[in-house]
Amino acid sequence: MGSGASKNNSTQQTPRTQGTPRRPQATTNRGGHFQEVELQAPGQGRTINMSSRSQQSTPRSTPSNQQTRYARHSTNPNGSLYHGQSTAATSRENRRTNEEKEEDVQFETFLHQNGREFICAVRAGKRYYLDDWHSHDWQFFPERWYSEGTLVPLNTGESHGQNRVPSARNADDNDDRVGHLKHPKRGKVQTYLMEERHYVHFFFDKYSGKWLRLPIGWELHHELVKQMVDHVEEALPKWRDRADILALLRACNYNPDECIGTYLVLEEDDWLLPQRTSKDAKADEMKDEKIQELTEKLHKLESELLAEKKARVEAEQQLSELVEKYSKISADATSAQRQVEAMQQSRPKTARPKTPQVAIVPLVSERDLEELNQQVKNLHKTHVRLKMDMLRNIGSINAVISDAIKAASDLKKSDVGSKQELEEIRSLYQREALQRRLLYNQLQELRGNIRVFCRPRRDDRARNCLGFPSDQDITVTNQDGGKKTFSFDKVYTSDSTQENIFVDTQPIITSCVDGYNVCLLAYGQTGSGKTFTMMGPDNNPGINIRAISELLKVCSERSETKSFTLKVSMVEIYNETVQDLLTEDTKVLELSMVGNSVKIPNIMEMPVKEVKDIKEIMKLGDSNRKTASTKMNSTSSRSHLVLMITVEGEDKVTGAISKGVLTLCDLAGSERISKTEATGQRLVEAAAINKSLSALGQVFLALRESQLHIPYRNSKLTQILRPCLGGDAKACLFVNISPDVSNSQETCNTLEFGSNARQVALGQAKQNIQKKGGGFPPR
Ligand SMILES: Nc1ncnc2c1ncn2[C@@H]1O[C@H](COP(=O)(O)OP(=O)(O)OP(=O)(O)O)[C@@H](O)[C@H]1O
Repeated sequence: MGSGASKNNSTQQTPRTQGTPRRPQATTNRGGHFQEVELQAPGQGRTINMSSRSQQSTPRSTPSNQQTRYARHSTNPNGSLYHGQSTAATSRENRRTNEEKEEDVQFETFLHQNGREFICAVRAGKRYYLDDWHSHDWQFFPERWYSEGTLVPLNTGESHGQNRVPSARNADDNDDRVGHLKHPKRGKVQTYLMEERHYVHFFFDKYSGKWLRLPIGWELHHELVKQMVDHVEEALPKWRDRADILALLRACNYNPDECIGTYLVLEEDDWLLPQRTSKDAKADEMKDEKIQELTEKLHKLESELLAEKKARVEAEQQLSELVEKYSKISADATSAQRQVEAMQQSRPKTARPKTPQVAIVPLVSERDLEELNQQVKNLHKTHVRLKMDMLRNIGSINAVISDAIKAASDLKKSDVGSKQELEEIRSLYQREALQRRLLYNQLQELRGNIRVFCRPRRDDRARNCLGFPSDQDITVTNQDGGKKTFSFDKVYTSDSTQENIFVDTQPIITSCVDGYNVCLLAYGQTGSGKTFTMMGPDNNPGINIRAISELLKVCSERSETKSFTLKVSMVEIYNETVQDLLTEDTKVLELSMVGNSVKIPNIMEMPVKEVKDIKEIMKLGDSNRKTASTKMNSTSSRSHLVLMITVEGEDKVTGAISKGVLTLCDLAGSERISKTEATGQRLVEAAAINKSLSALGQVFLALRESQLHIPYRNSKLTQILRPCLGGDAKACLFVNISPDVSNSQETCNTLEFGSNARQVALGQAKQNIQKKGGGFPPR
């Protein structure tokens, strides 16, 4: 360990890792005779070559001899070995041949009491020491040093006879060094108490003048040991107990690599963890016992509680049975008491039988006995009579009750009768209302009024400002509380379905098959539900799809007498230009006015034969449609969409041809420009929309006032709609409104527009039927 100490336990030597503190080394050739021994002083790296000294009669040895001999040395009380103290060894030494002795070299460490160490070598009975600190030469060992220190042989600890470890199989049972460990994971582990020679770290205690073993606590402060422990700790960061590391290092003869190797083999082993003291174990044991005791107590209490609960339920049941019995008995007792009382009251007052004067007449006379008998008989008769009376009375009460029941059922019947009457009156009223509506419709038809339907949008989050006093009236309450009422041909509530809406317009729409021109417009502010009403979502279609499907249905129903063709065109009026939505490049269309009619040359007309065709056409048109977002509705359409369905029917008998056009128009939002805060392109769009919608309003005004000039030409929209508003068509207007109070002003404007339109009388609609060979006026 100290300067010049050598390591010769080479059987357990592990390869050195970089950074491992250098340990004293002796390299030997184990194959045969001694050739060379290098001794290296730690930290100095100096090597003394003994072979070079052999010519100067310096010791030579074979390592095997060296090892064998030192294994036989006895230990002193400190655990160190004394050289030359064993007489047996000495005698054996003497038996060796001189030649052998000449060749034998024994190495030792001399620990001087002044704290210094020297390497010693014994050859041919002479001891030398290496004054490594000064001359680097082998010197004769001074005689006085025998009393000034200790000689410690450099022991290999290898292959000593005593240390030959038996194999796990042939371990000798009589050998008390053989033992076992019961490991929790590895099971039975065989052990062997091997005797090995190890370095033992001493310090010189100047007070006692002795070399004493270094305690672990001291040793951890030793520079070289500290480095070794640091090294192990660095390699095994999980292992933090330095004293523990040093303990294993000691066991591994201060070989950090072996120490690391041993630890890695047993890593994760619970036994490597710091052992608990017996005190801890006892405390844990007591804790476990306490837990066990408490758990048992808890179980006992739980079962007691359960039994108590059961007993309580049973007791409660018994109690309720007793209460029931008691109430029954007391009811019986009360009724018996009443009966007795009643009997007593109705009993004729007969003289109480006199108590026989027993004291005077000791024996009952025969007369008295007879009287008593008579009285008993009378009592019995009275009892029977009372009983009969009671039975008779019960009968009459029953009769009264059945009378009452009968009267009640009579009353019920009469109630049913009045209900029936009520039903009849109600159905009469409904019939009457229907008739009135039909007459009203006929009148409207005759007058050619534009029929106006009002549909509020469904909005669950809105602060509602609408009221529905009847199905023809609607009230709007503005933010200041002011209320306005408007009347229309039909006012729907927000809950109305697409189906409800379509049902009311269905007869007008289907009149198209008879050659009428029909027009349906949806007017209202952005986001009020115009597109929802006209087009609707795929899963809940609006008027457009339903109308075309219905036309297809009616046409097929009449196919026996007439052959029909249906054609659809779709245009968009955007910024006062008419664009064909059914052509790929959304071709711009020019309108030409021919007299009172309008012609749209080159417009695409697509034939429709089945419902699936409609959907495809709608899809194509929709994808071509320009939509842009505004502040109010991000998907708001900023153009008018006009769908024209032409139904031509040829009578199979007469050859007469009817032609009706159904125009379905989803107008652009009618809100004021200021409200949308539109700028740039959006402002231009809004201006164009405003222009066309006010042109429509002007047309309605002119028609309502029967002016001579109707300003159709003021916008593309009114030009296209001219055939529908010009006199021979049927027109319906949907005014779509928002229920939210924040839109009440826009809602009033829309309803105002609808009210004005409602007063327009277009005159009686005319059928467009041409006899065979005739022609239709241009549309
Ligand atoms: N009756 C209704 N029930 C349920 N949802 C509705 C109803 N009416 C409208 N909506 C919904 O309100 C939103 C706006 O409706 P829609 O697009 O039809 O308004 P619009 O008046 O056509 O707007 P724009 O003028 O911008 O085209 C849509 O999401 C639509 O589905």
